[in-house]
Amino acid sequence: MIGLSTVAEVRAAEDVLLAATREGALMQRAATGLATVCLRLLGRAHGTRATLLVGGGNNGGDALFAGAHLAARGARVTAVLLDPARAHPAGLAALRRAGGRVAGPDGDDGLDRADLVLDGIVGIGGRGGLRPEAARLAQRAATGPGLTVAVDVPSGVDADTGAVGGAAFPALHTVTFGAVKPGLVVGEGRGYAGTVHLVDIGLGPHLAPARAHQLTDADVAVHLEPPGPGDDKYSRGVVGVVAGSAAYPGAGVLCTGAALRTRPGLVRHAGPAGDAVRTAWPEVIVTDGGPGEAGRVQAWVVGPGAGTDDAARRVLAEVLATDLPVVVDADALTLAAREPALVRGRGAPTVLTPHDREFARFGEPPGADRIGSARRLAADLGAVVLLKGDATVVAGPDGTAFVNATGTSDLATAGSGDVLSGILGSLLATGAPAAEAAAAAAHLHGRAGQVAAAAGPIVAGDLVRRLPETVGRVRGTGLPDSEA
Ligand SMILES: NC(=O)C1=CN([C@@H]2O[C@H](COP(=O)(O)OP(=O)(O)OC[C@H]3O[C@@H](n4cnc5c(N)ncnc54)[C@H](OP(=O)(O)O)[C@@H]3O)[C@@H](O)[C@H]2O)[C@@H](O)CC1
Ligand SMILES: [K+]
Repeated sequence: MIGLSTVAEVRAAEDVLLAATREGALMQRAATGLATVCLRLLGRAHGTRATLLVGGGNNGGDALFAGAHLAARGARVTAVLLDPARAHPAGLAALRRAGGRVAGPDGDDGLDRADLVLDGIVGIGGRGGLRPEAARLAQRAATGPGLTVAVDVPSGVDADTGAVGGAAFPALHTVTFGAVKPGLVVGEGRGYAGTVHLVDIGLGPHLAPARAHQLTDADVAVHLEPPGPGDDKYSRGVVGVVAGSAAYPGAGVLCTGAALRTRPGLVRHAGPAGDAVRTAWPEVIVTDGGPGEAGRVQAWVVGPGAGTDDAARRVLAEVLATDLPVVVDADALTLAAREPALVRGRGAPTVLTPHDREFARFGEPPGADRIGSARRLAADLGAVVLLKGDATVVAGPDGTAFVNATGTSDLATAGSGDVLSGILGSLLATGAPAAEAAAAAAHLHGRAGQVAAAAGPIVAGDLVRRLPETVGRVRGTGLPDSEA
């Protein structure tokens, strides 16, 4: 698992470490790591041109020292000082010693022909969107030829939430120090951070345990172990699905198919889409009656394509009245938002899987702080909330949170959510903790999207078809994790 640490957590750990190390040592570690990543990205230093955008804090200091490393290896480095009187003095001296130059107020900043632009405008000390002069330089960097690399955090991005209050630096890569900050991987910030590279500066032992995480393939593989010799079709958890209707039978087919393909054992289906499910998946045990007639299960999925009429409401209430884990998806979310008491009083885990509009039905839209919003709704309802998005967020009622790392825009296709809820039901039926099962389901769903999209445009059925191969990859060598 990759821990996501807030600014307060990073600052607290830094205070301890700063007191135990010689002055400037941490910045040297950060700048050396930064220069190393830049050299790897550029392929060489000699003959390249780099422009440093330097603010008046330590983030600018990092950029200046890294620029000095590059200049010492033959790069032509130009520093643009946004606050000349406060530019890091030792960093500035190091850059000058190594042959770097400083552009005056109206001088040539080199942005029009740079190979590399380092954003050291502001790091974790930033507040709000970029100020006008910084915004203008960030805009020029975005349209110029240079590879854009953010130092610690893309300037203008809130490191804790990913919120972008105005202009921000659009980085293709972000080199971050000590710990990955949530704002680099969630919300709008994810789009500004690009590929995240973590540089170890020795903060780890001093960091408080993170309250938000990203899962890796290895974390998810734990939930996807193949059956052992002692297993039978019941022993690893049976999932029940109430999805689809006469009008939308496909939701039932996709949801049961995804449950079956994730962890084959036994899947039961109840409700009016039975004929379509029987035809598509002869392996599924189907009843045309209600959930009570389906037989024993260890977890329910309810809602996809199920409608919001009285009958659908009765089915939802029946399933939520059990002492089993329940995934509440799609139409069932609309019903649950009307009657949150159905969810609030439960003893067993409930997982709600809203997209933004469904989330808003429970009160307010998620806004720019997606982790915070998901946590608030989870605590309010006593349920796990899986908030779908570019980077899906999962929050538990106790504040545990996960940000998915495998999302791809190829998943924005009809029926994709039905596949996710089927995967999730299958993992919940094993008895896995609900928040982690939800995060694992989002991870696997994203990987299935990546696997399927490698062959071209995808529809939701492709996700189901490619699930066995995806599970194999996640268990085995897998696709590369993010560099974080
Ligand atoms: N501590 C450590 O151990 C280590 C820290 N390290 C590094 O230090 C960084 C934190 O440094 P920091 O605390 O000096 O703050 P920093 O991010 O440079 O920002 C302050 C400056 O930004 C300005 N500014 C603010 N908002 C702005 C805006 N919207 N638009 C434009 N400007 C804005 C603000 O101006 P002011 O508000 O004061 O006028 C001030 O000049 C951290 O991210 C990491 O890179 C590494 O070396 C590893 C060791
Ligand atoms: K920055």
